[in-house]
Amino acid sequence: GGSPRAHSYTKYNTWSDIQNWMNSISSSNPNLISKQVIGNTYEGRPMTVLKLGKASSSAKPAIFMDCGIHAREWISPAFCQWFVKEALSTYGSDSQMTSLLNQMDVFVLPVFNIDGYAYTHTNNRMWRKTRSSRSGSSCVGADPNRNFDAGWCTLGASSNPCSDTFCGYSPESEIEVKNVADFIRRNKSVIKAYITMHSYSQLLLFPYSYKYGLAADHSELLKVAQGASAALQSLYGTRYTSGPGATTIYPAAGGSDDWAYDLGVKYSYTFELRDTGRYGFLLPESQIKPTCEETMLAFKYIAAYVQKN
Ligand SMILES: O=C(O)[C@H](Cc1ccccc1)CC(O)(O)C[N+](=O)[O-]
Ligand SMILES: [Zn+2]
Repeated sequence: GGSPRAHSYTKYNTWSDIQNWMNSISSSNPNLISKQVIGNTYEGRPMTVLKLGKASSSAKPAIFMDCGIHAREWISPAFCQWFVKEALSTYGSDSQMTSLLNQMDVFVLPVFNIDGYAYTHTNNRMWRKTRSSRSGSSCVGADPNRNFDAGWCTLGASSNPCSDTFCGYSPESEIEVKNVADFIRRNKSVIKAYITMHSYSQLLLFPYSYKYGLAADHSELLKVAQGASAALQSLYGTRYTSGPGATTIYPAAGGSDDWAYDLGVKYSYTFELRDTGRYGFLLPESQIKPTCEETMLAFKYIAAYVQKN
């Protein structure tokens, strides 16, 4: 772990290695990358956002991407690490990445649910939630993707603290969710797109999940999602389905994408990365590289569209 050169982008890294990598890569190129801690997790780990983009004295329009909101979805943080490496290594040579980082900033939160991610490495590979606990409850954690203030706990979520889709005791009761929501609210005037990486199912979802009604921007969001899915499929033939969350996977309230969209971030997407169930959350490390390469094409498609609109 540690120095960007020694860091493996084709293995599932521990939180400790990711933290060391973030510290070294964010000081490797001060013109293109910086880091900021947006708050601590329940167990006190620093939630670290990497800001990529040509340093500018004035605020630039931005994209916000988070990975690892669900602890067991290991391919997600792997993609955020891959993205940062690709952005820094192709800036100056890849014309689209160069244009993107010159004109926009990309905020990357490589691990949203750090406590849960660490717990999947030490105790329970299939853990999903945060690791918060409250006196009087025998069960730990809430589902951070049910804890956002978007139709909170109305459907597709549970008010049972022992459920894997426990919505929490109130919207943003999970400190990790509050830290991210506060950051996005602070920067909402510049954030044009919100992208959150999950696995698995090979889906490109957009609002709404908390209701069956179509979003005001449904046709545009669908058009961009279909273009991004086609770009992704062009590399290895991996097939994605695009659509609103409620009808494409299942109805579920409290999701981060619905919350960002209702805040005014129009281009709000949830990726469900590989695969479709053969390995599920346990995607082999041999698939990290192809998954990240194809997903880069989808991200760049969306980013290019956002840049132009
Ligand atoms: O249940 C979830 O939070 C996501 C689906 C989703 C995505 C966006 C908003 C609400 C729900 C599915 C997943 O990534 O957790 C994968 N899974 O449950 O297997
Ligand atoms: Zn998930």
